[in-house]
Amino acid sequence: MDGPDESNGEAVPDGEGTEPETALATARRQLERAAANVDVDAGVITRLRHPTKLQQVSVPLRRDDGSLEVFTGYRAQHDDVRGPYKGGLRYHPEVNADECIGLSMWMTWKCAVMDLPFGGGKGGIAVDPKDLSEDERERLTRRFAEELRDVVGPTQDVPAPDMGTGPQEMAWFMDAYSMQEGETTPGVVTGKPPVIGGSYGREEAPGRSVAIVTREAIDYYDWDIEDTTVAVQGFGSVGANAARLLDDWGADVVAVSDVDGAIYDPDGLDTQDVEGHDERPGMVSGYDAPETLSNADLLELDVDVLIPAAVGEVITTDNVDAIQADMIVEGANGPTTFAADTVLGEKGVPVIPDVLANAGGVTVSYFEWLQDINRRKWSLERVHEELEQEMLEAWEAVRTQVDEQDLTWRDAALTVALSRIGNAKETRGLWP
Ligand SMILES: NC(=O)C1=CN([C@@H]2O[C@H](COP(=O)(O)OP(=O)(O)OC[C@H]3O[C@@H](n4cnc5c(N)ncnc54)[C@H](OP(=O)(O)O)[C@@H]3O)[C@@H](O)[C@H]2O)C=CC1
Ligand SMILES: O=C(O)CCC(=O)C(=O)O
Repeated sequence: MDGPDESNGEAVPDGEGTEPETALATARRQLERAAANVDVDAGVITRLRHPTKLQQVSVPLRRDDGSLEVFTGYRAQHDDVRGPYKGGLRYHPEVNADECIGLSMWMTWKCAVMDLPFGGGKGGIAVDPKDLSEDERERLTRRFAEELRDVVGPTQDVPAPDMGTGPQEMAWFMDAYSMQEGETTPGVVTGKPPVIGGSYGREEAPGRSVAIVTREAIDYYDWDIEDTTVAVQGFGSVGANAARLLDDWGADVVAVSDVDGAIYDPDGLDTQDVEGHDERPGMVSGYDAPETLSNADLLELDVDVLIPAAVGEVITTDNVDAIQADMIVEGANGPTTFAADTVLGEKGVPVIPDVLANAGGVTVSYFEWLQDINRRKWSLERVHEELEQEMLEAWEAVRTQVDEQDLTWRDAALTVALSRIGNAKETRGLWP
């Protein structure tokens, strides 16, 4: 069904202090703040507060014990003026319509910051994948693909992995969609295993871009990476890859975490030795490290760079005053609420936003989509080179706005995105 009024409408209040710190509320307030810096028609900004479409589906699952359970799935399609909707599918108990809409708005900005020919989408199922067997995950994913068949497609909406999903889910999704279409359609999703049209380097790409952007920011502020301490919350696709690359490049990664807690070594952890979420979920907190901490304590460590790379809304008004990091690089989507972001801005703590920092994922997804529709395969070296190039170009576009307009990194990134989106709408003549 199409979206309920409370999601497509104005249910999110704008009043200071009374607003829930949800992904949608945060995305809308970020949009309004950034809109003041760009010469874009006010009607376009009003339109961008809402998704084009919200699909909600029931996903029945026959459990291994024979019982039937029905889960709720969503796909929010925010804006496609620059190209097909693009964005991940998340399996997490807290997935809901508003979260998907907020995340899909960030995908629109992310694709525009990277100048990719895509718009923004996001979806998922409200389920804890750890409660499912592999067979159950396969049946759930195949059924989800069947339910979404009319709204996805290589030129319409191209899903990808997000939290709780990975290459295997994308493989099942692609297979189920292809069976319905009667032809193998690798371009319907990205983040697949390379053997069926996935791109080399996609899995580590968001973590790689987090590391590249952190390296550029360290350079921008005239720090030395060899003297930089880093704490990373979440050790999955994004967190583990970012931590290991920064470790390789000389930084001291002193703390990493999984859902159960953090490990800490003030002299720097050997991040290659710590098993990540994909290798063995839940193993980080079981690692033999000098000290253990809670996830809350990790966020408040006195480090140079804090990289929240797990769930959203972890830096809030409740803990922002206790944050000691000199810089925050957002590996997760939406880890900082609007109110906390404002406090950090007032304190002069740079926050390198998600829509730039973790954009390596969707950028290599774009490379994968190009490889699929052209039936070509790129080498890992080529993927790394082109990703580095794309990240440096996006960094430069955002940095220019920071320096020329004296903006925060987030406002600068959104300014770049909104001018490109506004321009595209004006040029196409698609007025709201
Ligand atoms: N995958 C992708 O392509 C991209 C993902 N992102 C964003 O990055 C973030 C992480 O995604 P991804 O790395 O894919 O996810 P994964 O599922 O691969 O890993 C998530 C990690 O976070 C930990 N975690 C889960 N819940 C919590 C919690 N409440 N507190 C602390 N740690 C927790 C998990 O621990 P455990 O192992 O114990 O479960 C795991 O280490 C999300 O915000 C996602 O939207 C952004 C761009 C691209
Ligand atoms: O690779 C993609 O298409 C999207 C990845 C994603 O969901 C994200 O960047 O948040």
